[in-house]
Parts: sequence; C-alpha cells; structure tokens
Amino acid sequence: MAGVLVYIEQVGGDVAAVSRELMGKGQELAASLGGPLNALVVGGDVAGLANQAAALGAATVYTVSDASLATYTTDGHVAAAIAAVGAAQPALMLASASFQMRDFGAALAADLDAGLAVDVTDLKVEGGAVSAVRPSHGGNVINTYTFAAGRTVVALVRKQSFAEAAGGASGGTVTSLPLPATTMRTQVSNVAPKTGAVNLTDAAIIVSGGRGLSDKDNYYKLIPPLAEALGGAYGASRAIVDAGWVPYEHQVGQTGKTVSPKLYVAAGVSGAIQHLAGMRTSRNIVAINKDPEAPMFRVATFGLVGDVNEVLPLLTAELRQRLGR
Ligand SMILES: Cc1cc2nc3c(=O)[nH]c(=O)nc-3n(C[C@H](O)[C@H](O)[C@H](O)COP(=O)(O)OP(=O)(O)OC[C@H]3O[C@@H](n4cnc5c(N)ncnc54)[C@H](O)[C@@H]3O)c2cc1C
Repeated sequence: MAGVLVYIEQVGGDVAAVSRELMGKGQELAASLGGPLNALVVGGDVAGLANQAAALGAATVYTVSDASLATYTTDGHVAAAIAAVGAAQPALMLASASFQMRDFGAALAADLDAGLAVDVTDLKVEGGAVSAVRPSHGGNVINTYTFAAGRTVVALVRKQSFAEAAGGASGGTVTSLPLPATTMRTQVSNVAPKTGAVNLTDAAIIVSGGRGLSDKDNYYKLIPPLAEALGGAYGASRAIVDAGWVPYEHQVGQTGKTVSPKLYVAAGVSGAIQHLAGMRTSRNIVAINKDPEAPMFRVATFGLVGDVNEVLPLLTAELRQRLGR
C-alpha cells in the first residue's frame, strides 16, 4: 500500500480545477508516501479526461468506462473506485469535498473500511502516516487527524486549498478496468442544470458587501463593479440578504456558502463570527471598514480604514485601468 490515487472530476469535458489542485498536492504526498501518483477517471466516455490526467503527472490513469457511469450514482462510482483501489493499492485516495464527493467518499470509506477525513484544507505525511487538517466550529477549531499507516485513507479536500499541477507531463499510462458487477439502486433519468446559478464556491476572487453599503442601490453601484474589475464574483453578509438587497445564493457564512478563494474583499462587513465561519480560510482577506475596531480586521491580510463610498469607486477605477477591464 503506497502512493496516492486522485479521483478526477470533470467540468464540461475538462478536468475540474479542484482535481488539478489535488494532482498538484498529490505529487508531493505520493513522494512522501514512497509510491506513485495515480488518477482515476470514471464515466461514460473517459478517453479525453484520461489523457488530461496523464498530462497532470499521473503515472497510471485508471479508467472505468460504462454507459451507466455517465451520470453520478453512489453505487456505480463507488464500485468503480473500489476496482481502482484494488488495482492501485493507494495509501491515500483524494477527492474534492463537493456534496457529490462527500456522498462518494463516505460510501467508499465504509466499503473499504478506510479512514475518512472530510472538508480537509491541508495534508501531510510523517513517518508514513497521513495527517489531515480540517477546520470545524465555524473555523474556530482546527483539527488534525492522524491515521495509522497500513490502511487506505480517503481525504475529501476543500477547493482552492492547493496550487494546481502544472500539466505538460508525459509518460503516464492508461489502464482500463471493467466495472465490477454491482446493483444500481439509483437510476438517473434526467439532469437539469440550474440556470443562472451563482458559483461562489468556485470563485477565485470574491468581493462581499455588508450593511455598511447603506442600501441596495449603493450595493449594486459599488460591489459588482469591483468584483467585475477583479474578474471575481460578488457575495454578501446575511444582514443584507435578510434585508432583501441581494438573493440568498450570494450569502457567505455559517448559514450561507463556505468559500475559500485566493482573494476575499469584505467591504462594509463587520466580521461577525457567523460571517467569518464561511470565509476565514480565504488565502488573502482585504477588509474595508470605517470602524478600525471591526472584527474583520482581526482576520484580514490587508486592512483599509475608510468609507466604502470613497474607497470603492477609487479602487474600481484604478483596477479597471491597471487590469484593462
Ligand atoms: C444563527 C445565525 C446564523 C448566521 N449566519 C450568518 C451568515 O451565514 N452570514 C452572515 O454574514 N451573517 C450571519 N449571521 C448574522 C451575523 O451575526 C451578523 O449579524 C451579520 O453578519 C452582520 O452583517 P454585516 O456585517 O453586513 O452588518 P453589520 O454587523 O451591521 O456591520 C456593518 C459594518 O459596516 C461598517 N460600515 C458602516 N458604514 C460604513 C461605511 N460607509 N464605510 C465602511 N464601513 C462601513 C460598520 O463599521 C460595520 O462594521 C448569522 C446570525 C445567526 C444568529
């Protein structure tokens, strides 16, 4: 039992960003575990994705291809993964912490009698044992789970926790595995993607506004333009979602979305514990608030004490000029 197996997710026929991140971190972890970095591609038609996974550095890309695997079902995809784990014998299996992969990872770990860590933000290997870091209690407690060596560990990792694999690797092989006989208890008859959905959890840059924006018109005048200038999405505190300024799908926090972007700008957001619960693991936090005592400054990488009505238009104009947007 050695090395790492990464479950490759796809978006529109391409390897998902989170899977590229797992391949990046997987390279380092596989070396520490003294084994290869392998990948698993499951689906109806997997050839294109398998080649992409090989280019991301997989020594072997295991594929399980079957018409019944074209859409996700617990039974089908877990059965495929068990076949790949049997072939690869990984010490560590990595997948994302999306809702679908939480379902997958829990079922897989139960079937394999493996260790399971969910919503992981960091991983390391010491003395052959895998340790997974996982925030809980709204990010106020950071837990480290250490798994005894000798059993596969399934770790489901939060998006944007690691840098993406560079790509351009060569020399990987593709090994096709048959789908083991399995009873499919779920039949997916139709998939209807939600249209116009706000994908805050995937955004690398988020600009959020709060009650400090004064009213709905001012929020839309100042926040989306800054988000657009930065090439990001826009979010909101619950206070202004509850006030009806912004739809719920933009809400960040304990009862909204949990996000971990590369850059989180909080403008006129106080930094209540319930808001921080959804964004404090962001890589860089910029707080803009007229109150120097606002709690958001305690978690901020950069802080700017000022009035959003003065700061945001200047910032947006400057960024537009510099970034050409
Ligand atoms: C069970 C529960 C769950 C919750 N879940 C969430 C959640 O998911 N997400 C969430 O966000 N909240 C959540 N809350 C609410 C949370 O406690 C706060 O009430 C909320 O986050 C406050 O929003 P805010 O920062 O926009 O408003 P405020 O706390 O009113 O802060 C406004 C900030 O704007 C600043 N400001 C004012 N004018 C200006 C100006 N002109 N320029 C610059 N700064 C200015 C002020 O100094 C202040 O810091 C939850 C609460 C509970 C009880």
